[in-house]
Amino acid sequence: MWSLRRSVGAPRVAATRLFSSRSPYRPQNLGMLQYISFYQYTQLEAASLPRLRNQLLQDWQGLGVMGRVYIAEEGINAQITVPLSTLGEFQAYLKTLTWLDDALLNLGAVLDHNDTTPEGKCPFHTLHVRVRPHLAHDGLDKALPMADRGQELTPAEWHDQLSSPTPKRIFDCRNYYEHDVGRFEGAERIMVDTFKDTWASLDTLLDGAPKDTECLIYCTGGIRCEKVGAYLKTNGYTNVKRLQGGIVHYGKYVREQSLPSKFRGRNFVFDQRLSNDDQALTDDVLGQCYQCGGPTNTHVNCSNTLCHGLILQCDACHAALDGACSARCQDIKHAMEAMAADERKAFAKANAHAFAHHLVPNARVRPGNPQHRAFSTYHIRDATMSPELNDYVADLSAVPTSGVLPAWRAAIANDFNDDLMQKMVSPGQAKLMQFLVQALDVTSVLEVGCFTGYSAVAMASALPRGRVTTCDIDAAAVAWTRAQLAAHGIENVTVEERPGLDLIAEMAAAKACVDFVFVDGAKKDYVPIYDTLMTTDLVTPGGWILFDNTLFRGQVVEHAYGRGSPKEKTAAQLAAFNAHVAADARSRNVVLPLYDGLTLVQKM
Ligand SMILES: C[S@@+](CC[C@H](N)C(=O)[O-])C[C@H]1O[C@@H](n2cnc3c(N)ncnc32)[C@H](O)[C@@H]1O
Repeated sequence: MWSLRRSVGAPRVAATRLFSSRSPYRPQNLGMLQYISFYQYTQLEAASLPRLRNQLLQDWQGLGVMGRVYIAEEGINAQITVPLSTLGEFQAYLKTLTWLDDALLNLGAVLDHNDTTPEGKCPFHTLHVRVRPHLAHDGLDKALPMADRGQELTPAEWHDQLSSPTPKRIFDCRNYYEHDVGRFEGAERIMVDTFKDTWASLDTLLDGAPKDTECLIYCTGGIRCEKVGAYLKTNGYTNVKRLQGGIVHYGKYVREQSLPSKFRGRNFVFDQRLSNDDQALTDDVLGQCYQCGGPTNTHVNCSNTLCHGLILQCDACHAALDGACSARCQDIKHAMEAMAADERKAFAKANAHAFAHHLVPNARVRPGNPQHRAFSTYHIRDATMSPELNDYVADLSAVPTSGVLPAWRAAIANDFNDDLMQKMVSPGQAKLMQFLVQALDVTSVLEVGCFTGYSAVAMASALPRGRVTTCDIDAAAVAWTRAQLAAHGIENVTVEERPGLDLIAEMAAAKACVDFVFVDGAKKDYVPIYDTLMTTDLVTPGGWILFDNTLFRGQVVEHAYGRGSPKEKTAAQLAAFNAHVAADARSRNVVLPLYDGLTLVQKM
């Protein structure tokens, strides 16, 4: 619950004092400005957010505040500038917001509103207060319990902790483009496009680590690592420590104390200053130019306005490409500049789709460039699709089937926990597979990796005259599936308890024949399974094989170019598998960026 209570004597803010409320809010000549950032996780009432938004907008405009403020049911996050002339009033105003008690005000640089130089200019021109579903969009199905977020360390404690010789893991909870230009020594990057990708990445990095591993976590201002702290604590890690106020706070501390910074390079900030010199904690240039690989810490947005992708670019490449991220974007930029306004508008409309995947600040994946940053711009994991969107995809895909699948899924949901449910293909992917087996006129399916039979039953229910043979090495899953098949009266699915490779060899030896194989078992077996299917007659020429998880959360790209973490064994295996199939003349294949990546192979 929040309340916008003003105590007696608190400032009454005249909304028109520093600007005219009739004109658009774009104040001029505010003099010297204090850069401030703060956030707080707190419980705000959803229904009251629009009123709170209007109130803050009006009152803060009255004080000459500019910047970006997000409010959500989970709290507030603000990056703003406040004129020094009204700073006292602004701070008094914050004290009247009873729900903001714990907020830590990060006072940043003092800026001159009249300064127009790239180094000194004000990052904001107006004030936006926006109601958002989340402060930091975590993409998780359930809200994280925020009561225990790990131990908060002051910058001084953090500095000491980093100096101590005790073994520790340091996690940079920011995106790759932030990590590229500055980081604490020894910090591990959580390789993500967006915050939502953090969880899978963390799970991989901590796979097998003892639960009492000392985990030191940090981000720019502290907001993201509060959620990461809550996630780690929820997952049983007992020794979680996070940097209070983030790099911003730490930078201020080491400057004030004249200490050597343990954060090297620049702190990337999400405003017009990007990672310019204001944010440098040390002189280290850690970034590499996206084009030539030379050292640079300069982030730029591609000058092709349709692209706008974020890259690191050195001055020479910036001049050579006119600030574009590629020769193609440079051509488009020039072509658009030569167009009349109407023509340019029509061109932009017609071509915007070609850049629709430039959803986030990014550097393009460029396989020819050894310095490329590899990452996934597509949110291909089911986990990143909301349950509603997943249901929508399934509901809006119409394939005639026996209709048993929802009851089958309900039975699984009844007997297995949410984590285990994640092992199954999603309802949307099940629909795709049903569509495929019908469209490809399949009569006989082999599946490797049955688990609870969801994908097997999905295909079988779409093939009334077809048959599905599936297998698993997990005796309990096989027993459960067999019992359910009997209970549901499903007769066209057979479950074998044995490794997929053994079953394939046996079926081939018995001169059996299938026209569709779905492979969803252990990823280390993908290459031998593929090779066995190519060398035996179990699948005849023209037959189909569908491999699941072949993009593995996008991690395969890093491994394809030798830059992946050795801890990501599965991604490395899948990258090797993808390369193996692509180079093999015995089949043709297409890699589909759907769900966790699907590779459809046709035997030649
Ligand atoms: C991702 S789950 C399969 C999910 C299932 N296809 C679905 O969508 O409902 C992977 C399954 O493969 C099984 N598995 C692992 N190695 C295997 C192997 N060598 N042969 C057969 N199954 C295997 C695991 O026991 C696990 O149950």
